[in-house]
Amino acid sequence: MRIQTKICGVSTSEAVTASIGHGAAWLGFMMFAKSPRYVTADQAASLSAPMPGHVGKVAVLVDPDDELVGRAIGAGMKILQLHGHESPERVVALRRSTGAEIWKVISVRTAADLAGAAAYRGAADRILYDAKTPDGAALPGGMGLRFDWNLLAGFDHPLPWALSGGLDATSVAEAVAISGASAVDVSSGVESAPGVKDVDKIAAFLQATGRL
Ligand SMILES: O=C(O)c1ccccc1NCC(=O)[C@H](O)[C@H](O)COP(=O)(O)O
Repeated sequence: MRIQTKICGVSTSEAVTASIGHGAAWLGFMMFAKSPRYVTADQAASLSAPMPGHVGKVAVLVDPDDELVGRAIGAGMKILQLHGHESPERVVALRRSTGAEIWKVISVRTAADLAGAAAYRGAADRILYDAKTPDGAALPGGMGLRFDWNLLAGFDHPLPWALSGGLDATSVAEAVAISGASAVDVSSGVESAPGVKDVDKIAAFLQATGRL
């Protein structure tokens, strides 16, 4: 079974085209203004317009207010990836009000962090495990940091899930083998500089997941 792959933080049509051409399952559009990958709702709409229906359009949001959620949905996003401190109740409300699929990010540094996932059973559609960034970091994700993939081995997952955090074309096979992931997400690992996607790295990453 091919590992499903999300290329996150795409902001150019070249990155969109390369990701789709090499088999990405989802593309993430970063709608958090402090991110080097930030795109406006209008940019997300025009970048994602040519995407075929089988490739999921994901808005990446951090504690969004209803107005921003509305702009993401208006831009055609079908999945909301919530990367902040959104409670299970907020997730339920957003799922109900938008009809979108919801991915809740669980930031992981230690085994204790995984316990937070269970609260989203019945609320979210998928958990995205990502590396917890350092206290005081500018961003809650997209920093190329890893966590210990062994933490996920044998874990009783409450929902479908994906692995994220510090992956690249050379590490993803080991990450999948250790964690048991069937879906992965990458951002920095397919960039030449923060926010600058590299089409050759996108191709290499998707070829690597395609071999698994
Ligand atoms: O990528 C960002 O700039 C970002 C900013 C704020 C919240 C989330 C962000 N990224 C979310 C993602 O899904 C990334 O792909 C994920 O954190 C993994 O990033 P990386 O370790 O760089 O591959």
